[in-house]
Amino acid sequence: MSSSKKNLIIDHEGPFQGQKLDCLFSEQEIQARVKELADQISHDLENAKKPPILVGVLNGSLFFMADLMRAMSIETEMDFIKISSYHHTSSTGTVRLVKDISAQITDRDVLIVEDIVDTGLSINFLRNRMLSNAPHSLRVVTFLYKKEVSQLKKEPEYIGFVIPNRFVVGYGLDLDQKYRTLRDIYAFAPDNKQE
Ligand SMILES: O=P(O)(O)OC[C@H]1O[C@H](OP(=O)(O)OP(=O)(O)O)[C@H](O)[C@@H]1O
Ligand SMILES: Nc1nc2[nH]cnc2c(=O)[nH]1
Repeated sequence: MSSSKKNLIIDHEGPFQGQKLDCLFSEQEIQARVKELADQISHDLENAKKPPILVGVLNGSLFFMADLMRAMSIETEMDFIKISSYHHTSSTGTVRLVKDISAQITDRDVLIVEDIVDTGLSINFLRNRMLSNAPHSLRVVTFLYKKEVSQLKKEPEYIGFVIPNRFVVGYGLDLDQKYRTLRDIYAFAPDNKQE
């Protein structure tokens, strides 16, 4: 564990107040892994006929998307889709489309950019939705992957880190819209999910 790793204590009022979270990944570790992913994806997509379209999944992927795109060595275009399925720390089991992409993705190389795959419901939904528009290729990159709990129909092509089944915040990930701007990633104690 690097010396820059700290704990985080939840300070806002509510059911989680006072809880101590562990730092899972420091800013340095995050940025190093983003660069590795960017190099690998740039290499895999370097022969694309047109610039690949990166589709960021709002809100959580905002910082990962920005860091990844800027670290890539090939030209890319960006678009965003917004879905929602979480209440506090639990999936409702239903993915709701809040804002669709505006790009035409037919015959284009598309990369869905996610901050986290947990149950996998969001990515299952997004893959189906994108494939219905016949892209030339469709890939998924997720920065975090709760492999042991996900019910993905198809594994993400690119994974930042496989993590245990603990609720995490920071680097875009929120708890009731808070903590997204933290530069490190923090995890609740195991089995600490609450409705
Ligand atoms: O694999 P799943 O269980 O579907 O979870 C993953 C999704 O959950 C989060 O989104 P959320 O609905 O919390 O919205 P947000 O990105 O705006 O925080 C995250 O950004 C993923 O899109
Ligand atoms: N903030 C946050 N959002 C999620 N969405 C799905 N899993 C998670 C998680 O562990 N943390």
